[in-house]
Amino acid sequence: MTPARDPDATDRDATDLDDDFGFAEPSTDQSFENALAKARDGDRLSVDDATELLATGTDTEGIDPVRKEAVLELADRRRREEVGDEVTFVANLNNNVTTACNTGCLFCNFKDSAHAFEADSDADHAGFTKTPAESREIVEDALDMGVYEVCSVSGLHPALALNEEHHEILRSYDDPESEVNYKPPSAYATDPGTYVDQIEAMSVGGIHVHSMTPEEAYHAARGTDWDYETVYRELAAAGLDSAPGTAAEILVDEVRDVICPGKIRTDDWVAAMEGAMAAGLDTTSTMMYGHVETVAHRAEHLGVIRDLQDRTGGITEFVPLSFIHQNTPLYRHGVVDSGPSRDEDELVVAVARLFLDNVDHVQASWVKSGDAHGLKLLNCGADDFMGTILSEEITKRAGGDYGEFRSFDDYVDMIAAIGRTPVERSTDYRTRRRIDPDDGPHGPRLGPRADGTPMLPDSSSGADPDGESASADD
Ligand SMILES: C[S@@+](CC[C@H](N)C(=O)[O-])C[C@H]1O[C@@H](n2cnc3c(N)ncnc32)[C@H](O)[C@@H]1O
Ligand SMILES: Nc1c(NC[C@H](O)[C@H](O)[C@H](O)CO)[nH]c(=O)[nH]c1=O
Ligand SMILES: N[C@@H](Cc1ccc(O)cc1)C(=O)O
Ligand code: SF4
Repeated sequence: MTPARDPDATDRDATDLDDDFGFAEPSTDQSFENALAKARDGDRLSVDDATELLATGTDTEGIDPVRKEAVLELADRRRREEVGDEVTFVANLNNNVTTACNTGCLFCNFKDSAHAFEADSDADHAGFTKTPAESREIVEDALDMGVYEVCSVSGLHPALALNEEHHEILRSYDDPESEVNYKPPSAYATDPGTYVDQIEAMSVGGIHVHSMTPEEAYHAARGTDWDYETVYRELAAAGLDSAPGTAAEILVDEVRDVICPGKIRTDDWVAAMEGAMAAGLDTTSTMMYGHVETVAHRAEHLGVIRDLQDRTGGITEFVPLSFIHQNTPLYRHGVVDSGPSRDEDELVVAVARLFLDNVDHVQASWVKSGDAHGLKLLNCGADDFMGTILSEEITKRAGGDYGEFRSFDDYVDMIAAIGRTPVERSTDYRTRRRIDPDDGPHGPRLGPRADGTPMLPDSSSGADPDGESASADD
């Protein structure tokens, strides 16, 4: 077995590292039992309730296994009442446009210093930048395989601008590099085009384009007075269909100050999400947890998402992102000694299900957790199992080792094995197709060019041609 994380990490409690950052020790006026009773009665939970459930009581050290099971059981029951026994997944691909980024987030090993991408640089790097034409070709190939969605998140390449007008504005600064993180495309070996060019290139053949995180939207507006709605409207006109709610990390500024001081703050992230929804786009929501934060920070983060959803209603799902630590600056510099334990993964999914009473879907991730633990998370409150993705760079570069592709047959076998119903979904969950496990072999049918033929990853896509190999033993 090639574990994606240190098996010894299972005993770690998220509160172990509190003192290092001056974060307050989690404690509330609420009791675990009372919070559990509220969850059982279906009452709306407070942030303090969520803190107690995530900690299995702030009055005791570590995670109490009996209390944990009580939380998971309630969440599993709530999932069944709210969304039934279906487990959804989407036929999608990831297309990261560039790994060039100078933002310097300490949890991220996806990015490469943008200087290495300059035309006159002889620095070695393992990164890439794709032209719009290359992005289109990758999406076209995936469409032919039956794919429905392209999920595209990228580094904040200094030459990326929203459109030509944005290039002009950025060029007009006295010192564009230091004032607005801008260098012209001519400085680089490969020109990524503009954000509008990339979205137009990927918006082909009726595919659903899921792209432009709040951080990318900030980059697409830097140095201008454009608001987020204006930026997202321009992108929607170019073919953008929905926006990923990554860049959320932990939506508490004292945590962002430690792990991503170069990123937008919580208020700005919320403003970007509101801008996307005002422009008519659906969004997803995420939380990347298990690094320096406490359970109280996780609870506060869930509060930010629930408030946002109360105001907008445009969040289709919550995607917990379990921190993958091995190759990251946070781990290499000794700031953390692991990612979250499996107990913590289970509690995050369960408390998300119980607390986020206005978000229908909670995702389990085989990329982050592997197949076996991903299936376990589907019994802790989750009802979605991601997508076929074909290639994965973010988790892989951070040290994750659970592969980059799952076929429809893999999905059907896994979901049927836990007694649930496999369902192919659209990105927005509005279109679904129940799959009969006995009627294989299985392939996508919702994609614009899908005819039910089983998907095989193209070896040139960078995907593991034998997606099972990475997970066969987990
Ligand atoms: C790599 S960024 C790419 C998009 C864009 N640069 C941004 O930050 O929004 C996308 C997301 O990947 C997630 N991510 C990055 N490194 C990770 C890691 N080591 N473990 C888990 N998730 C990670 C973070 O939540 C991050 O917001
Ligand atoms: N959880 C991860 C995802 N999830 C994205 C989904 O596959 C899909 O794009 C979304 O549900 C919208 O339909 N993607 C990754 O690349 N890595 C993950 O860990
Ligand atoms: N989960 C995000 C997309 C995403 C998540 C994690 C990643 O590492 C990359 C992309 C979404 O569905 O909106
Ligand atoms: S998370 Fe995004 S913004 Fe931060 S360093 Fe990685 S690619 Fe850049």
